[in-house]
Amino acid sequence: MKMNKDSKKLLVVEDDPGLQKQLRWSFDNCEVIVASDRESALAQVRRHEPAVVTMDLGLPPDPDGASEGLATLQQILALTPDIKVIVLTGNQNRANALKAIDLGAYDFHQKPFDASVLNLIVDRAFYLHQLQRENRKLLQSCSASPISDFITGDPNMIKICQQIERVASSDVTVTLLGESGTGKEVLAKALHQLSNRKKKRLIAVNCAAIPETLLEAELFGYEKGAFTGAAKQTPGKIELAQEGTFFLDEVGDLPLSLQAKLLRFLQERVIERVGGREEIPMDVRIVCATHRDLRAMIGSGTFREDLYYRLCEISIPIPALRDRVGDAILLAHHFKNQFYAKEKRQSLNFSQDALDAIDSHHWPGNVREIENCIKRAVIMAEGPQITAEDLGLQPANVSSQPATLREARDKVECETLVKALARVDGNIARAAELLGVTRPTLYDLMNRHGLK
Ligand SMILES: Nc1ncnc2c1ncn2[C@@H]1O[C@H](COP(=O)(O)OP(=O)(O)OP(=O)(O)O)[C@@H](O)[C@H]1O
Repeated sequence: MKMNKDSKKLLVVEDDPGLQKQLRWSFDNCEVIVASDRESALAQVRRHEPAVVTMDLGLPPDPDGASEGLATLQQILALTPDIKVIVLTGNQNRANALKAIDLGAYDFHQKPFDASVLNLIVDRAFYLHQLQRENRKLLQSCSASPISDFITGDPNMIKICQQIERVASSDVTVTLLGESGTGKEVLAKALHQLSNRKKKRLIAVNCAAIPETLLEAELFGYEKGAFTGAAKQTPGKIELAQEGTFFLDEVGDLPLSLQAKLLRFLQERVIERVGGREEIPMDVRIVCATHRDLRAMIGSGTFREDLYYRLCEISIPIPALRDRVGDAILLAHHFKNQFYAKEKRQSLNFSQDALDAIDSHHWPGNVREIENCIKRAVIMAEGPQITAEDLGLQPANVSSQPATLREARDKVECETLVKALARVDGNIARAAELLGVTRPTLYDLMNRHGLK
């Protein structure tokens, strides 16, 4: 990764004019900006947004201590959490150097400084900063989800989000099928938000959370005196969703007795309150969700087939998190950023073993599990890094860090050669033909991959 001098801005925070000059001369491959106290350092950070800072901890008014330096460090990091600060300390000052690292400094170097070593450290810091920036760009472009608060980069899931976008504006009944914690509720809300009904209400009822005896009154409402305790006329949840969207969550848990009543409502678009005679015409859009296998339930006689077809005018299967490529890490970054902003922590990143562990974990609880796991880790992590241990996850056996593109290509190339050679029983001319290369090229390739 080559960067030109102009793109490498280094801020030198140093109060001694002699050292300032010396440091300026030491870095001839970057643009050096200087500051001699906290105030000017912060002003320069705001103005130039340098990627790397070298900083003397002994700044005025505390040139012999480290209090001013550490305070400056904290403010710089609060302003730009990604900045790489290298702390310069006196020989006796190891404790303060470690304190600085604990606060989020990138590295430290002892005075009197060694220009060539310091240059190496600074270069590495620029490199890391650049990598992190590119990584973030990549993450942003990966998250191509058309539904703004639904994070995904998985091509299959993106297609599903696009389907949801498309059906949102129509009035068809949509049923979202998927494991618990896959985001069905988020998607149901998106269906409402993206529809023409968004100015009206979205009312949700979770069939699994309400006892069977109360569910009918909850859904359809009741008249005064309909049953003991029915003190006044009360509209049901469906009625409250008039002109809006009604979300029936865990519809697979709806008891058979109510399935008939729901079917009637879906067919005739009227409701009758419990104990009432009046038919109330309804204009609502219905969205359902369930983690149950409704077809299997039809087979076992616990779900009505006619209701199934009414509900699943369009059914959308939502894949489990483990089936979405790359999403676990994308979501981990998303939740980490969300929670760490709330916790007001300085700077917090995942260690390599944490990323490997996230990638290889099975996530049986899907997005909800990852959300809780990251929330806990942000609170538990002691330093500027979240480790696999903070996540409470098993470290991965093998690093799942992506191979370079070259490694990936090499692997596929080698496998293709082996397969082609096997298919033609080692006949070079025919293998070359099959692979669409000349014989000399094939020999070269075989040599490169050590194939005989
Ligand atoms: N792709 C996503 N991006 C960001 N947050 C998500 C995503 N998917 C789910 N979440 C969050 O994960 C949690 C669980 O999602 P949600 O409640 O929508 O799942 P569900 O499928 O309805 O689960 P259940 O069937 O158990 O009710 C919520 O806090 C939700 O905000």
